Amino acid sequence: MRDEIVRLKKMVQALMNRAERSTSARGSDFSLFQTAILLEDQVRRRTEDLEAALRENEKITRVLQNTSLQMEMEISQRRRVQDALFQSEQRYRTATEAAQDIFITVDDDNVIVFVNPSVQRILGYAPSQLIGRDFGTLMPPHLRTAKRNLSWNGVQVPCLHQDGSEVPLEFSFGEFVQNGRRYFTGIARDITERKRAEALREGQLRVLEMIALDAPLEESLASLQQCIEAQYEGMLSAVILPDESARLMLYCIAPSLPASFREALVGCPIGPDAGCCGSAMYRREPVIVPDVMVDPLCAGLRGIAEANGLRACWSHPIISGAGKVLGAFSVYYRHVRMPDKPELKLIELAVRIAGIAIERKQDEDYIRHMAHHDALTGLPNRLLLEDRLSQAIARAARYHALVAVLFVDLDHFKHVNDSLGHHIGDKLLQAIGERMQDCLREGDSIARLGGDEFVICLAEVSRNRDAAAVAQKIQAALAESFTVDGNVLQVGSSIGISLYPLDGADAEALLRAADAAMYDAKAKGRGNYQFFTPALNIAAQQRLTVSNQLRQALVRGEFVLYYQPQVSLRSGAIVGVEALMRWKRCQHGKHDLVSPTHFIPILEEIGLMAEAGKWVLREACMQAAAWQKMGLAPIRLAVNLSARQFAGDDIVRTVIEVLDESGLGPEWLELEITESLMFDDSERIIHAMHELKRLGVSLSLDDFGTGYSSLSYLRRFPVDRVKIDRSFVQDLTTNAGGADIVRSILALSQKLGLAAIAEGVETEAQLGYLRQQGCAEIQGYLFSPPFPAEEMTLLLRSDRRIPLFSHLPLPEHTLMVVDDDEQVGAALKRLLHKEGLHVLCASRVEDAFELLACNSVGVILADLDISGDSGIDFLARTKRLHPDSIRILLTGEAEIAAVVNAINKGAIYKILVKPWVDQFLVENIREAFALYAALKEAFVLHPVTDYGSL
Ligand SMILES: Nc1nc2c(ncn2[C@@H]2O[C@H](COP(=O)(O)O[C@H]3[C@@H](O)[C@H](n4cnc5c(=O)[nH]c(N)nc54)O[C@@H]3COP(=O)(O)O)[C@@H](O)[C@H]2O)c(=O)[nH]1
Repeated sequence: MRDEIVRLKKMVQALMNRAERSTSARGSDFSLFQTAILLEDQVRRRTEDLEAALRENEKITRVLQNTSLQMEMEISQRRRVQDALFQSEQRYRTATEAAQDIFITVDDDNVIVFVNPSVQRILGYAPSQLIGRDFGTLMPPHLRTAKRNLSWNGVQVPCLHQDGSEVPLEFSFGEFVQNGRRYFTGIARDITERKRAEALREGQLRVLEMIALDAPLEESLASLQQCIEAQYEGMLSAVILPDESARLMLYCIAPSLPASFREALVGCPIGPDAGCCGSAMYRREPVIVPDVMVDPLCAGLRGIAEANGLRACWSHPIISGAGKVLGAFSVYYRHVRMPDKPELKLIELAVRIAGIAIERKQDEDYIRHMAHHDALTGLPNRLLLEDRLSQAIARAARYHALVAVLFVDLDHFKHVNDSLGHHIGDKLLQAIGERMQDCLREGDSIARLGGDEFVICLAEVSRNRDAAAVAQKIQAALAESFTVDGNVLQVGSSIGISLYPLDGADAEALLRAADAAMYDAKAKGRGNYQFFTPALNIAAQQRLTVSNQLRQALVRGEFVLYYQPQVSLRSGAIVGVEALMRWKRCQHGKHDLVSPTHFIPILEEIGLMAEAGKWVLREACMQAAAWQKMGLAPIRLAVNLSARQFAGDDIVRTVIEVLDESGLGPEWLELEITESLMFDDSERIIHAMHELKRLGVSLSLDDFGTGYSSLSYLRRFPVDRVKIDRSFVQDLTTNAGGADIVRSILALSQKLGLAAIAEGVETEAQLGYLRQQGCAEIQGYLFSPPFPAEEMTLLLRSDRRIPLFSHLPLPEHTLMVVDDDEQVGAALKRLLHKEGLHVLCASRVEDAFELLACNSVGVILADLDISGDSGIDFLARTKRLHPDSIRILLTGEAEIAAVVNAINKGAIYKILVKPWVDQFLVENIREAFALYAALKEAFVLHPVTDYGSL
């Protein structure tokens, strides 16, 4: 159009130009001009029209352009949408075709309009078989309804497989409207696995709950098997438990297996080739037999398996956390089969749970057993005994019968533990338990209450004589020696007897009464039995009262310390004190002083000894430091330590604290420990002892010689001093045995470089003898009894000393005459005095020993008859007490055999006859002294040490 206008304009212009040219050439051509004007007008109008048209055209073109642009945009958008739709459809199709779940679309008449191919895998139908059919086709009959609103979200429905089986599906639908119609489209997921896993989890929880609630093992295992079997069609299972020796199958828990098969398994061997289950337990690894009919391993059970239609068997051992084979979990199928992976996993789970159940049961059985039995002997404990006793009482009450309770306590059993160690003691207790059990009848019970205490309950006794007869039988059986690890041991026993209904109406009362009777038996010298009497109740009550009082005593500060001096026989001065505990008991408004022998065992029994011991240590160290501060010469402080202080407490820390607190130098503290301590946990004790020594504290071994002291432990334990027990010191001057021990201890301590102190020295004779034997220190009533701190302070201040022996004549010049005829003594005294000898005379044997202990005597002259005593016996005893002495028998007549015997035993050096010839007698006496001097010299040069067995 624009081009047209331009063309018209050009045409008009050309006309105008021609008109102008013609005008100029010919003057004027009006018509032409007019034509031109017209034309111009025309052209103008036309141009205007054209311009208007052009404008219109442009407008239209613009509109058209816009429209086409819009259309292009719309087209490309639609194309994009179509592409997207196509892709989405493609995706949807691919997704639905590849999906594991069922994709399904149903119209609002419940007609299936679409379903993906998964439906075939899940429900057995091809999609074409379902499209167009009612949705209810998939439902089991009871869930079919005419029409349903399928706004389902996570609804689980047991749908029907084409083969009629049920498949649990979970549906979730969405709704949409198309062409005015409502559709439901959604997913149906096969939740068979989930359901199975849920069932397994629930089953597992149920079994674990049963285990936790102590359900019988068989029930827990059966429930486990039921849960496992539910996971796989056709699976059957069994749990097999071995016997104690793990050689035979003892139980078969398999509710779903035929009884005949179960029974056939019981008693089958466990071994390398013993069928599937037996070899799995033996080899401790799973054994898989896909076909029992061909596997040689199952040859033994093939017949019974075939008879019961079992074909495959896989067995897994059940092994405890500690590695013990607890049983086997076996799976059976009625067809040849190998397990798949999930199945193996399932069996592993079953094995684990079965293991928990069995182990728990065994633990429980063990705990139950332990709760009712003594761990060492396996005998019933107090709890079970009380139960049995109560039953026996109930029976006896019905039939008006008697029940007897025998409380058996072994005499001095502690010595066995102390001397030979706990392992021997333990074995001995076991043997004792067995031996006593052999003495009893069926229906009687024996229990160990702990330590060396046993109780026997005789359920059927008609007279108390029957109980006495059993007590005698027990004592006789125990009196026979026991051999434990090569040690021949003898055991005595004290037995207390109580009877129902005479001594108590219930188990507790009867036990209490028998216990009291046992204490009575002990008090009456041990090794006997005693019946309960009401008076004994009082004693038992007293023991209980004392225990309660002692608990109060610590709190109320009723304990006090006494101190007993320890004296040097070299200087005569006090070189130490031993702190000894006393209990200032307040009873009925009065105070009495109780000896530690009465309350220390009770303190130990009630567990207060460690606390009390700590108090003693602190109090004694404070006192010793106070004495030093008063300006008294520092002396050693000996403090007794009980075994409990070593056992439970950190004794080293306590000692450091106490020394620190009191300011006492460690070199002044000596801790006294008893031999028995050394047998308990000795390595730990030796370590503590070394620690104490490192602190600078010294150690002494108390009551030395009373246990089964041996050289080896004296060497192992870092002690500085041995304390000779007062039982040896007591009859030292007259008892050859005690004297032997004292001499051996002194020689031994000298040899080992240990100091020695004798305790319980009460007489001059004991002191003299100890001095003669080279004992360096003594402690005893002879010098001083224990005193409270104030009196001990006075004694220390007084500087009292024991007289020294230096004033006494030497043994080389001392002779003793023992003759009940005092004239004989006097005559000899006169005769020998002239020879420069110091002559002692005694008319009685006891006086002779006393003199011998207090004096050093070289030669002894004894009459054959001394106040009814035999001179030969006297000299024989003297030989053991004073072996260095030269012993001569003075006799008028002698029975030759006795004299020969005495000479042969070395008791007599010579026999001199009465009446004697002075010169002859003097010569013989001189000879005897010469021999004494020669022997003494020889002994000094070549000491003979025979420690014997201490
Ligand atoms: N663990 C602790 N044991 C302690 C403590 N205090 C004392 N004991 C021990 O108790 C036992 C009896 O002690 P006790 O009645 O004090 O007897 C001591 C002395 O009094 C007594 N003794 C001393 N001299 C003589 C004597 O000449 N004759 C005689 N018949 N007895 C005498 O000996 C006991 C000293 O014993 P020991 O300690 O063995 O040296 C006794 O075993 C004490 O050890 C304590 O605090 N803790």
